[in-house]
Amino acid sequence: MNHGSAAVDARRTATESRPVIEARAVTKRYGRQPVLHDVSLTVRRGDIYGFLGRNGAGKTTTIRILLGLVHPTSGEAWVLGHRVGVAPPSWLRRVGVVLEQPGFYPNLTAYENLALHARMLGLPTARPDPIERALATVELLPLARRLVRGFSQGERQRLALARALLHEPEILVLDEPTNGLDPYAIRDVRELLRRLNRERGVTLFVSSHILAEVQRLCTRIGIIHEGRVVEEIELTRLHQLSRRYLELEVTDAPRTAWLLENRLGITDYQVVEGGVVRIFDAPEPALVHERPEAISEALVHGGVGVRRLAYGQDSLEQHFIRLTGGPTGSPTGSPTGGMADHDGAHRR
Ligand SMILES: Nc1ncnc2c1ncn2[C@@H]1O[C@H](COP(=O)(O)OP(=O)(O)OP(=O)(O)O)[C@@H](O)[C@H]1O
Repeated sequence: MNHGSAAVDARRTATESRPVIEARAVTKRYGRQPVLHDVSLTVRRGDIYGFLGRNGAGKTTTIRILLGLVHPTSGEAWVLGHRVGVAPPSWLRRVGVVLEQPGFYPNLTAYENLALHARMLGLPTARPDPIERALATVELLPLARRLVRGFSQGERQRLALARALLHEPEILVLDEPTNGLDPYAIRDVRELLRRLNRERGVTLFVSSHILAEVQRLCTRIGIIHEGRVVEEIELTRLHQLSRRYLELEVTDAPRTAWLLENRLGITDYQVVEGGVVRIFDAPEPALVHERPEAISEALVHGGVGVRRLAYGQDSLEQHFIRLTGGPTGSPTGSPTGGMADHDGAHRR
């Protein structure tokens, strides 16, 4: 047995499970105006982290603090194990950034724009050419010699990504990367980001106000509302939240839980407030999805009154709206961004 390599593996695992981006109780005020309150978030290596919030929620401010572009009023930001604003910013070389509305020199070609940036970064002129490689990654190589002036918004966005990828960063931070793009361009950007994560192991931090977009792309989601992170959640957990369930309003929730587990072998359920129990699945799924009366009978038999029985599905949109306080404005973004509110016998 090779103890040395086991130790290295253990060390590597410990390093990899450490957050690569972290905000600890970050607060920001502009003058007297509070913008961020006690924001804490954690991004791990390999995550595609969606930072979701309505317009003005504080996404850009948080991103600027994480990148050291703005100082927090209090709290700490950490990137790749370095305290932002305290450690020398050498870690920035390991981070690629696409901020909103990226600027380019319109009268230079795509290649020339990236060449300027490469020179600023002090990238060595090497073979294979890193500029061509970055352009190829975003499928812009055929437009390399075209003036940026004539680029569509989608092409500009991909060029911004190419620029962020020039130095092959470990982390990409993107502020609303699909803003203003049509559904096809949005899909292209999404697939590109997914590929970067899967094939090159790039950790992604992506802000968005479009719920469906975040749900399609991200593995972990932080929801910010009025300057507070109201939830951080894994996508798998969100899927659970949007599952179809059988909802029962009962006279005795604790006894219902006992009967479900001990008489029916059902463990995939949730007790909600007010004597409401949601059953997601059972060892015999038909029991939940086709024969709910059998459950009701078993409960009545066990001494529990069943006041109401209905199917429901807590869509992600409902969940988000609940957390961020109502459907005013555009919480889910474009028409393509809204999620279906399914049959929803149960609505709050
Ligand atoms: N430099 C500044 N001075 C004063 N207030 C600011 C400044 N920058 C941002 N704000 C305020 O902070 C709040 C959060 O802005 P921020 O840009 O972080 O939100 P956002 O979630 O990125 O919004 P959007 O999705 O519209 O870009 C807003 O109310 C904004 O007006």
